[in-house]
Amino acid sequence: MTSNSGIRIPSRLPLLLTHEGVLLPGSTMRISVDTARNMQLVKSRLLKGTSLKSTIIGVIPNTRDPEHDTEDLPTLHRIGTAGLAVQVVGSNWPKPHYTLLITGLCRFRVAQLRKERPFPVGEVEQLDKLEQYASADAADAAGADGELGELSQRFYQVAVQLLSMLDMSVPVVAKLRRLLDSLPRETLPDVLAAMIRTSNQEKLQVLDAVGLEERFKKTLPLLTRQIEGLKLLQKTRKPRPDDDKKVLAVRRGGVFPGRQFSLEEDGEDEDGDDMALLDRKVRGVNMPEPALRVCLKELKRLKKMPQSMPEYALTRNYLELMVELPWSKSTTDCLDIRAARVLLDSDHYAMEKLKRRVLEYLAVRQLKRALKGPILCFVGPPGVGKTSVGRSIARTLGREFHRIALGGVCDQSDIRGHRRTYVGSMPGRIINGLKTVGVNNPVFLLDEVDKLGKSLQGDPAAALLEVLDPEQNHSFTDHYLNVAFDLSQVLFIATANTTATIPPALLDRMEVLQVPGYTQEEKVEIGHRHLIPHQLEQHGLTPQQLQIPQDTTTDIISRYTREAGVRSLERKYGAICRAVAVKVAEGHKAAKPDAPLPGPSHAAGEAGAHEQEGGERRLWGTPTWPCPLRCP
Ligand SMILES: Nc1ncnc2c1ncn2[C@@H]1O[C@H](COP(=O)(O)OP(=O)(O)OP(=O)(O)O)[C@@H](O)[C@H]1O
Repeated sequence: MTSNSGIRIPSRLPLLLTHEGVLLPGSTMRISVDTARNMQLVKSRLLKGTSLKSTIIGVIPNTRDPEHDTEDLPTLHRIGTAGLAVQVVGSNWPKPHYTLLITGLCRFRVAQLRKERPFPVGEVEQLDKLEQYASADAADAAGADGELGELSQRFYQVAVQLLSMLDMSVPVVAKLRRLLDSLPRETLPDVLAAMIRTSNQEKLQVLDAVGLEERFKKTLPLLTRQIEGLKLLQKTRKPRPDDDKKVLAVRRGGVFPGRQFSLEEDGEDEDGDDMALLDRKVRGVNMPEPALRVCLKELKRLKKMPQSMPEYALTRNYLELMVELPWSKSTTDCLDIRAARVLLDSDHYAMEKLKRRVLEYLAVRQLKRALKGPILCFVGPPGVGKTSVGRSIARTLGREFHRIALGGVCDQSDIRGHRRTYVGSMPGRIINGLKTVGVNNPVFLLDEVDKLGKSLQGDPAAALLEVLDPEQNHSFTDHYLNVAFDLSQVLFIATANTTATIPPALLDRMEVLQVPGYTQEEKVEIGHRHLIPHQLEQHGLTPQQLQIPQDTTTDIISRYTREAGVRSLERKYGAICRAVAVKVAEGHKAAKPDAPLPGPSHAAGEAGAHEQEGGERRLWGTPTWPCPLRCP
């Protein structure tokens, strides 16, 4: 299809050889120019020229491997596209180069190379007609009878199908959709081949297809391939048919028939509609009306917010916390006083007064379930079992146990949380604890209330007043949540070493139970009933592998520990177990551990009876050891 009518391109064209792709007539391409040859062409032709003619250049795909391209002119591809340089932008960074915006006009064939330096100029033969598409000549193609007519009609239909599948929000797609009917059909193969996903090799084949029939035939399979690819993509993204119904049902406040939504459904949301999932969770956790209202309001804001906004993450975290809190989840109390007595006795030796009071408390709770207070506070020296009694109470009641260490806390937001306007805000320890245990009626052990501090950030003891007051704590408001959470079901137990440093207002809200230190006999009993079996188990030993006689314990207590509680005694047992574990692991039949017993002896008068080595006393193999320990 040669041309001898319509607008003609100059018969001599400067030739721009490019590696960057194939410019097809009817499409626009950005070409970066940095080789000496091409730079010279831009400078002396495009930048210096003043006529329209001077802005037309020939663009020829450079088929030589870019890695091995040299200054010598490569063998020119026989066909190129005459293009109009619409824009030229120069830059010196990172190296001097120009960026050209070129619109393809028509095909040409290089008839003869006129000069090679500083840039090639060729005598060209125009192959496509220009600007006469709407004329009778072009209409011939569209309306042509026979094979070409059919081919062009089929091509048009496939193009319509393809454009209907593409995203209309992309400007070029929308424009092409508008112009499709008015564009001459012979231009469609070039325009569409430039637009769809094709390799440079395929584009080169389209460029080389000078005959219209051949061009239709070359481009049609490319279009069909693109349509198939799009179909496949749509199929893999296809939502499940009942999904929309589900989301709608929930958004309207209803529940999808036949099933309740639970938090465990996370994994099922294959389509990533996590907003709908969050919505479901918010409605499904049965939170009180005011909290639900706040959550729905936040959810509404979240849906309108772009994900890139910093507030998006904050709001999302807030909502995630709200749905995780145990608003209505609780465990059932098992209130059997006899069982409780047995359990307390089996867990702890002695402590009669304390155990009696705990049993009284549990008995009243059995008779009156909604018991408000009192808050028990165990006060005593370290290691007398205050914390472990708290744990036993939780076990007897069948409740979750959570310990909140208050030692050194001097910021009231530790208890009450930070307001959400604060950067890095988070809820306080009470709300965090509830989230951890996942029920609203756990046993909270407020450990070391006597060691609360005070600072410029407020008085944490003051924040605890609201938490511990049974008259107020049904509407405890954490600053982060900003809605009330009912703490009245939580059983608070506090521990302290002394009442002297507990703020009076706080002390006034608690019932103090003194836990005195143990006598030597009690310690021996505790040691043998509880501590030794526990340590043996911790170190993987059996009672047959290590037996510690009572006299030995008495000796350890009087010579190696000086304490009201039994923590040091437990540590000494631990040291013995470790030393025996080494011997057992070495396969000794009857061995005595070599490890020295850490810590000084308090019975200075009897110190001579013990070996002294490196300033440490040996427990094992001493002549005066009252009753040698037995190990295999
Ligand atoms: N009467 C007891 N019967 C059995 N074990 C006990 C008894 N008293 C203390 N223990 C044991 O002593 C260890 C220390 O107890 P715990 O941590 O409860 O002490 P505490 O009074 O809370 O100390 P602190 O004030 O330092 O926190 C635990 O392993 C505990 O089981």
